[in-house]
Amino acid sequence: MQKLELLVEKLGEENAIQNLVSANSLKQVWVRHIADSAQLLDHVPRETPSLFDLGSGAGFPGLVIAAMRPGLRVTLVESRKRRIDWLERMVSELHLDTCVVEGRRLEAVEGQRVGAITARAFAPLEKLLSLSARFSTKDTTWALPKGRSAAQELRGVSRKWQRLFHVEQSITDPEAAILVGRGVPKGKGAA
Ligand SMILES: C[S@@+](CC[C@H](N)C(=O)[O-])C[C@H]1O[C@@H](n2cnc3c(N)ncnc32)[C@H](O)[C@@H]1O
Repeated sequence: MQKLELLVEKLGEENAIQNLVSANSLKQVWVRHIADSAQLLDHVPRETPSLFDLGSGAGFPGLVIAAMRPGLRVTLVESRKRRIDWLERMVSELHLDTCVVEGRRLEAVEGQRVGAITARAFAPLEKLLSLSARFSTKDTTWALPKGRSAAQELRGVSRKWQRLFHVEQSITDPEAAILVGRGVPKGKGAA
């Protein structure tokens, strides 16, 4: 909780310098950003060794996940310089010892097997899956908050991907949902 409180305090300060989150959402920061991120952990098995958060931006959900599950190796993938600097500062100030920042485009990140993948407001589902399939194996868990468009986006991808996912209700927004999945279609990714 101390780490999350510090994150909230620092986010308020940094948002006056760079536009990390909307000013409106900052008024309800605990629900809109902290709890919204934390709820993803309900879908990530305890024994998961590593997690990639794609397009971490202000650090959601990645920083919250790293603060709440010490021991999980969390990689925050972010391409924008000022956001990379912010994320690196937070990793250091919150003492997130098993969290690292990959400060580059996801397309340039070296292929590797990842236990779980999260991404909030990163890319449309089809693009997200095609960019990140190479990090997944049959054991990879996906937890993708997708707002109101979740079910519709899932219907828009090929059946081989649809089969891996189901829709979970968000606990922070009655109109939002999370796409939760496991695995990777045969012939794709590292598996
Ligand atoms: C809309 S923001 C969402 C940030 C955060 N996940 C959140 O929900 O608050 C999307 C972020 O993804 C980053 N991004 C977009 N495309 C990327 C790519 N190909 N590789 C790495 N980061 C990317 C952007 O720089 C931006 O910070």
